[in-house]
Amino acid sequence: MNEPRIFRPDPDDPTRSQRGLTEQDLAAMPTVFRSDLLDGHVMLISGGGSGMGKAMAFLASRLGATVAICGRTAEKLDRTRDAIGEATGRTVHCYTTNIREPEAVEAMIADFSDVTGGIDTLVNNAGGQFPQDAIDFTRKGWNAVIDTNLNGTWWMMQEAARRWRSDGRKGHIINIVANVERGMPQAAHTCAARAGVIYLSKTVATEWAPHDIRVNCIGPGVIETEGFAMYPEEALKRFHKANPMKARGNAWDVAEQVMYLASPAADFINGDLIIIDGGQAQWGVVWPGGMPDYFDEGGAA
Ligand SMILES: CCCCCCC/C=C/C(=O)SCCNC(=O)CCNC(=O)[C@H](O)C(C)(C)COP(=O)(O)OP(=O)(O)OC[C@H]1O[C@@H](n2cnc3c(N)ncnc32)[C@H](O)[C@@H]1OP(=O)(O)O
Ligand SMILES: NC(=O)C1=CN([C@@H]2O[C@H](COP(=O)(O)OP(=O)(O)OC[C@H]3O[C@@H](n4cnc5c(N)ncnc54)[C@H](OP(=O)(O)O)[C@@H]3O)[C@@H](O)[C@H]2O)C=CC1
Repeated sequence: MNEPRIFRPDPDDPTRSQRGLTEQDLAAMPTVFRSDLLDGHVMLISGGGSGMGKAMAFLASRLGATVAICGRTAEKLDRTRDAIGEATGRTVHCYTTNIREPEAVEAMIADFSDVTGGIDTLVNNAGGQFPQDAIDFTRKGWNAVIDTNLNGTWWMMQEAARRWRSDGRKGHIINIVANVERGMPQAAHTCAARAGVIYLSKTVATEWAPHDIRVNCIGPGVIETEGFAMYPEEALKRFHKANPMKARGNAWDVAEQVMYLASPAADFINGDLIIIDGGQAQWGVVWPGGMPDYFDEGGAA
């Protein structure tokens, strides 16, 4: 048990071309959980066709859950479904759904609830942003990030909660956000959206408790996934230095936390934010564009 996890990216090789875990990795990664932990459990994962969402879909399926994944790109979803089917023999449901479209979200949640008898855990993982100085954001760019990360997550939360309320069924929401406590230069749009999700979650965790609905957030630090393709090489060379462990996390680190929250072991956790960042919140910062020139004055750079 004291062996370091495999696939922890090598800090001496921060620019390696492979980003994230392969399907072979996800099929074989060791897990601390017993193989029937989520038998009978129904989980909907947005953004499940790549990165962390894909790792969650693999692990939940390996632990016995019935899983649906959604995203905008059918090919990614189908590929993930096929790979999980091959690895586990389980059927993953795919929805080509843009979470920014509330009617599409409503239809997806109704369909998956009808097909399975009801969702137990909704994981709002879909999202993203692009690095840019806030002063240069276009209106369209700002709206794209807010609409995806804040509005899209909210449509999913509200629709799931409405369905649970009308079915008289308990439910659990896990929102994947980011580590935004100190802000993140070049990511003001996503920081605004993620802070919105965190405080939405804390608020409805109270409002919805009488319906037996719990709401929690996970704030990942730097987690190596396909999503890193968005960032320039120069930024990637620095990412692993943004925490005292000088390491990038991997998608399995987040997937296992999601499974823990979905399990009965976490039944009394509500309204919380769990940070998985190797200590970045204590010491370190992601600054994709590098330290601005004005830090040179006084030798701080
Ligand atoms: C930012 C630093 C944070 C560092 C954190 C480090 C660790 C975190 C890593 C991750 O989060 S990795 C996961 C990343 N994955 C993604 O981001 C993938 C999903 N992302 C997206 O789908 C998009 O980026 C989006 C922002 C959600 C937008 O989706 P949409 O499909 O609507 O956008 P577009 O049509 O492509 O663009 C709309 C609009 O946005 C502006 N814009 C887009 N990209 C850039 C860019 N690279 N630079 C500047 N502006 C950009 C632009 O105004 C676009 O309009 P048009 O110009 O295309 O008309
Ligand atoms: N990797 C990291 O270090 C960190 C990541 N995060 C966040 O964690 C989440 C997962 O990221 P990661 O796995 O790294 O990156 P990925 O880019 O691999 O995953 C993002 C997923 O979201 C889906 N998605 C994006 N927009 C929409 C939309 N409008 N509707 C439906 N699906 C959508 C994408 O699929 P498609 O494009 O096909 O729709 C994709 O599968 C994201 O929210 C990310 O911002 C937070 C902190 C750090």
